Amino acid sequence: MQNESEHRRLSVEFVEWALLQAQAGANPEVMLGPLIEQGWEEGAAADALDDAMRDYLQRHAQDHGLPTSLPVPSPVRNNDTGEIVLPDRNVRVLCNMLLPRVVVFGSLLSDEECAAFIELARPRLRRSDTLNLDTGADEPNDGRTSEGVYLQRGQDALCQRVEGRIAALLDWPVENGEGLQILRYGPGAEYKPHHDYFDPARPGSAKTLARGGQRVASLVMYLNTPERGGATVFPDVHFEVSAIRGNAVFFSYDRPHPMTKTLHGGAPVHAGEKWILTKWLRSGEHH
Ligand SMILES: O=C(O)CCC(=O)C(=O)O
Ligand SMILES: [Fe+2]
Repeated sequence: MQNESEHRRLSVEFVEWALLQAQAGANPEVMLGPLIEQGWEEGAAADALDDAMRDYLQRHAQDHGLPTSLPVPSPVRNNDTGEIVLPDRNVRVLCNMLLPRVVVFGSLLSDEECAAFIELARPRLRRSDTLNLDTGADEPNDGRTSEGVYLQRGQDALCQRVEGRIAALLDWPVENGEGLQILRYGPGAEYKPHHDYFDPARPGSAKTLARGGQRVASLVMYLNTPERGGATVFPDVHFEVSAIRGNAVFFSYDRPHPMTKTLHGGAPVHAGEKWILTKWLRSGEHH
């Protein structure tokens, strides 16, 4: 016999209340508790809550002329495994947040892989550019004082291995990934808060959007542990992730809009240097 609760619907008031809880960073148990008390089966309640919140946000977006939601990689569910077993590595889940959608991974890269990426980049570093969304040109930006190098997707065995691992971790096709980027921040360098998606309303976005669609997620992997500073910060929610060698922060944005609360930056390095490897994921095949 089917569980009767699978056919029940959540009231609009309950969904609005649940959204407020999610925005305040509440643990999903806070939302599920009252439903379970009313006799809902836990899995059915979690699914109903997910669906209702997604519907509510989609309707809210349409009513307010916001961009519609795109599918995004979704590496873990709430309160799921603390260790994801991939074909070539076990990766830890250290932290998992719904809004903004952020997951912190432990031990995604080995120390040897981190060192190899740094050695690959060191002789080829150039002052980082940023895409100017008004003109479509890549140019230096005062808010981004790092140096970096872009790698081609699949350019060598190391890139292929790590790209395959990321695709397995995120369940997102390798072809939808941009080439990896390595960045080095020296003492005092930073990347001021920004969004990684391309604002579709700006003229400079069209060219890059035509090559793989919108960016829908970012994975920032730490190649070393700075002596002090260099955290990845999410100012909308006063949250920061420490840069620790081998760990990574994932965040997704299902529409190119600040409502995703994915404003983020690389805070200034106070002592030592900071090296990261970034993978941006597109909605379509990137070429
Ligand atoms: O340096 C960081 O922690 C963030 C880097 C970043 O935002 C990016 O590469 O887009
Ligand atoms: Fe970024």
